[in-house]
Amino acid sequence: MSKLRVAVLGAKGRIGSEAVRAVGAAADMELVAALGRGDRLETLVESGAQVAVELTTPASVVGNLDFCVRHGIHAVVGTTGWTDERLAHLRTTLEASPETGVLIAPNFSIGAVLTMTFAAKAARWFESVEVVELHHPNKADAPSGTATRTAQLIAAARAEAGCAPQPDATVTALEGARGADVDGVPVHAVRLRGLLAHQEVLLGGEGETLTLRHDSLHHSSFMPGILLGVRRVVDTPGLTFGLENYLDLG
Ligand SMILES: NC(=O)C1=CN([C@@H]2O[C@H](COP(=O)(O)OP(=O)(O)OC[C@H]3O[C@@H](n4cnc5c(N)ncnc54)[C@H](OP(=O)(O)O)[C@@H]3O)[C@@H](O)[C@H]2O)C=CC1
Ligand SMILES: O=C(O)C1=N[C@H](C(=O)O)C[C@H](O)C1
Repeated sequence: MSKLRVAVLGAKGRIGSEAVRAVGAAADMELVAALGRGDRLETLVESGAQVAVELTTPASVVGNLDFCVRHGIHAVVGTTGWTDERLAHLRTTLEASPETGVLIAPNFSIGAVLTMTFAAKAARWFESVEVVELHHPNKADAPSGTATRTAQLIAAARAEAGCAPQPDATVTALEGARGADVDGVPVHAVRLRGLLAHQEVLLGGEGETLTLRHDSLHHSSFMPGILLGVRRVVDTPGLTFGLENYLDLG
């Protein structure tokens, strides 16, 4: 069987360099290009890449994906910064290339995906829910893509179940003290040397709390999800948002 021809964008970055190693070590894949900032995107076409793994920055990702989709190159995207407007633009771009698949995964680690799923399941049963994400201090964006997605899933589950707004008697607060409001769910971002990527979902009800915590201790935690994404995206046209859609979680 022929190997999947894979390129990595953001190949010198923290996660991109790990992805270069993981793709290079996968028996069913061939690393055909490893691009950094300033490298020509045409290399993707010249190298015959079938899938581009996009791990750059929110400022670069949209342009990179436009190029990939226009050239029929499937994409597995970990880069953060996705707004409704950006997703609408991507969907429009994909309409002109209906065979092409794009997976955007706010988090490639299986544990983080499960945490999001469990949090969404639990959210309707508790009066209060807050999200705390904790990352290394070199991270450019806050809150994390994972925390934003977690809060959105929680909010959607609560809305569907008809939950009342969360209790919160705060009248005066220093700006930021109650975190960022993501669809009514407070999200708090910690940046601390020594950390990599961590998240807690705190749920509170009458006389009880439930804490869901996930820790990524090394960038290797994201690799099985990236490799799974590469294998599945070639047979999954259109936009898929969230690795959970590839995990058959039931
Ligand atoms: N979904 C997931 O599971 C994960 C997602 N991420 C996300 O991935 C992104 C990257 O994170 P991280 O590796 O920590 O960040 P880094 O800053 O370490 O890496 C980003 C790399 O992309 C390069 N780059 C910037 N623009 C381009 C471009 N147009 N073409 C090619 N390369 C480019 C940067 O170059 P230069 O340094 O010169 O700017 C840098 O080497 C972030 O959005 C992060 O949140 C991270 C971990 C897991
Ligand atoms: O920048 C990071 O490191 C990470 N970014 C992603 C995010 O913003 O959710 C995924 C993970 O948390 C690591």
